[in-house]
Formats: sequence, structure tokens, C-alpha cells
Amino acid sequence: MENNQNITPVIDIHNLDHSFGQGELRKQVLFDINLEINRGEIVLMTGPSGSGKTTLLTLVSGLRSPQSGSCKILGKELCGASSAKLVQARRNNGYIFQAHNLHHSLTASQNVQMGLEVHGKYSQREMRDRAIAILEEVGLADRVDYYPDSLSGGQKQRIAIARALVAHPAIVLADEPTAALDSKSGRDVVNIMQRLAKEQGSTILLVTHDDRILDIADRIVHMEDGKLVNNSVKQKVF
Ligand SMILES: Nc1ncnc2c1ncn2[C@@H]1O[C@H](COP(=O)(O)OP(=O)(O)OP(=O)(O)O)[C@@H](O)[C@H]1O
Repeated sequence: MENNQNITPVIDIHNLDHSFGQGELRKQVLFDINLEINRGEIVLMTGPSGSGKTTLLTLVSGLRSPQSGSCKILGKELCGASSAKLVQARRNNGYIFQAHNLHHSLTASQNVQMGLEVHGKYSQREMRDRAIAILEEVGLADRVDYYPDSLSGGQKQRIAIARALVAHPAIVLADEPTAALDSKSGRDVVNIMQRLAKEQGSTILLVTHDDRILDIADRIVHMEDGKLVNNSVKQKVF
């Protein structure tokens, strides 16, 4: 199984279509998507508003059920999968969103611990230790017991990264993680995300409108009117 995962793409999508609505209101928003992403790759997805980027991300994550075509994640087909299988698939992912989605009534370390609680296999002590260790890695050693409202946007997004990566997920899905940040904070959070994901061997699929972070990509794909129009290896710009 382990060897198999090293050679087959972690994300393996073929002829994927997706529509919203029924009958006359039915509207197709994804058309014949083909995308293979290997272990450890960082792929950025760009494209205009409404082109279908978030929809594709939700299908890959198991948050939405793929309807037609093939969407294999870590070798498991999500197209036609039961709700229980989709829930299981979600456990392989770490999520980072534009608005960090932290719980205001929980401290930084308690928020990060939530990334471990869903797995149900760690003791309280172990969760706290792991949360503190990863908060140190994202430069927040001195903010472990702070509440999100007393922290800056960049600091909150670093907590969200720590929460997404604390359980060493195989796949990290990020939807415009730098949109709410100034240039320096945006740069810092993607650098941290890139470093941690490379250390852990995670695969990253990141949706962005932010031209300033494109250089972290191993590859950039572009969505246009529900179709992936550019799916090639990126020339790194230095
Ligand atoms: N739950 C839904 N029900 C119906 N239509 C939807 C739903 N979610 C998205 N859509 C439609 O699907 C299309 C693609 O939306 P999506 O959010 O995937 O685009 P996007 O590229 O992520 O846009 P943005 O960059 O603005 O976030 C849009 O036309 C949108 O209106």
C-alpha cells in the first residue's frame, strides 16, 4: 500500500464533470477535468472568479460528492462513494481557508488541538505537546495561550496552518489562504506552509488570486469557465 501510494498520483482526476441544481435549473460548472498530482507536489490553481476552483477543491476534499467521471484520492474512488467513505477521506486532508475559521473562544493551542481531536487517537497531553511543538514551528511559541482576537491576521493564519498540518495530512487543501493578508504576512504564511509540507511529504493544492506567491508552486494550473486550460510544469521565476 505504502509503495503503491508513492508511484500512483495522490490526486488522480479523470473526465470529471460537475453540475449544480436539478432539471431546468441544472448548471454545469466543471467540464472534463483531468488532473494528476503526485506526492509532495505543490500545485497552485488560478483563474477568474466563478470559474470553478472552489468547486473542484470541495470535490477533491470529499466535502462534496463527485457525480461523474473519476476522482481518486490516495487510490480511493470518491465518485459514487458513500457518505461514510467521504467522511473517512476528509480525515486525510488539512484545510486552510481565506478566513482562517478559528474558534474565537479557544486559545491558539486549543484550536490546533482540534486538528488532532478528529482522529481520536491522541491523549490530551499528547495533543497539547504536539500543538505547542507546531506552534513553535510557525513562530508562535510565545502566543500558545492567546485567543485569536488578540492576534494579527498573519498570526491567525499561521495558527490555521498549524491546525491543518499538525496531524501530518497527506493532502493540504488551501482556498485563497493569503487573500486577507498584507504582502509580507502572505509571503510568510506560504513560506511556512511550503516548508512544513515539504518536511512532512504532504501534497498541496492551493487556490489563489495572489500573483505574489506563484513562485512556491511546482506547477500552476489555470481554471477558465469550468475547464483546466493550462496544466503544465511551471518555469520557476527567481
Ligand atoms: N452550492 C452551489 N449551488 C449552485 N451553484 C453554485 C454553488 N457553488 C458554486 N456555484 C456556482 O458554480 C460556479 C463556480 O463557483 P466556484 O465557487 O467554484 O468558483 P471559484 O472559481 O472558486 O470562484 P471565486 O474565485 O470567486 O471563489 C459559479 O458559477 C457559482 O455560481
